[in-house]
Amino acid sequence: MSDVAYLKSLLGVHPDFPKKGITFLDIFPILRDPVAFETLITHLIHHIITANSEAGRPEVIVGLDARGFLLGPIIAMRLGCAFVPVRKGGKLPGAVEVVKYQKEYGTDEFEIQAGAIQDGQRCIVIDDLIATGGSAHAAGELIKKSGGKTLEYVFIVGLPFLKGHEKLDAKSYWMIEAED
Ligand SMILES: O=P(O)(O)OC[C@H]1O[C@H](OP(=O)(O)OP(=O)(O)O)[C@H](O)[C@@H]1O
Ligand SMILES: Nc1ncnc2[nH]cnc12
Repeated sequence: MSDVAYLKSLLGVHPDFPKKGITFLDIFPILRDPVAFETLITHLIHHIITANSEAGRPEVIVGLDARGFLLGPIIAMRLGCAFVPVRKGGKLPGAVEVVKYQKEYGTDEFEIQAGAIQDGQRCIVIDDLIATGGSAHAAGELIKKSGGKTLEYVFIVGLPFLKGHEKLDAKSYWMIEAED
């Protein structure tokens, strides 16, 4: 079995969570298996380095609240990048940029600290999963407002049948493709 097939086999599948009609894909079983978690991080690092070699070295890894925080800081440290969190509304101190957005099962608000990204910095957005793309698109808007440039959006899992990637202003990559 390939590494990606193995990681896919570990995903938890929860029909009708958190709402009827949503099939929730749970990444936590991967994190419970240290070899699988290491494999996941190595795969994502290898992808980010090779896919962005011509755009220039990424400088900032932007992780999305909450599950993007489990991946982002590890990847940032290994790549020698800054880690910047995008948090749900009202959680970050100091001046913030704000964007409201729609996601697969509701509406929400994302914030980033003003000054966390410098003008022209090359950013990679990291999250566990892309569904409708509302969250990732909102993060891209915050990066733009901050003066940064998004090189790529990177996810563990994608639900391509929801076409979320079509909303994004840069290329997107997901290592596991979920079926409808
Ligand atoms: O592509 P979308 O339709 O926007 O959905 C994807 C987002 O939804 C989930 O987060 P959620 O907002 O549920 O927050 P959590 O990580 O705090 O559970 C997931 O971790 C993504 O961030
Ligand atoms: N189907 C899904 N599974 C896990 N997280 C999600 N976030 C949005 N949709 C999701």
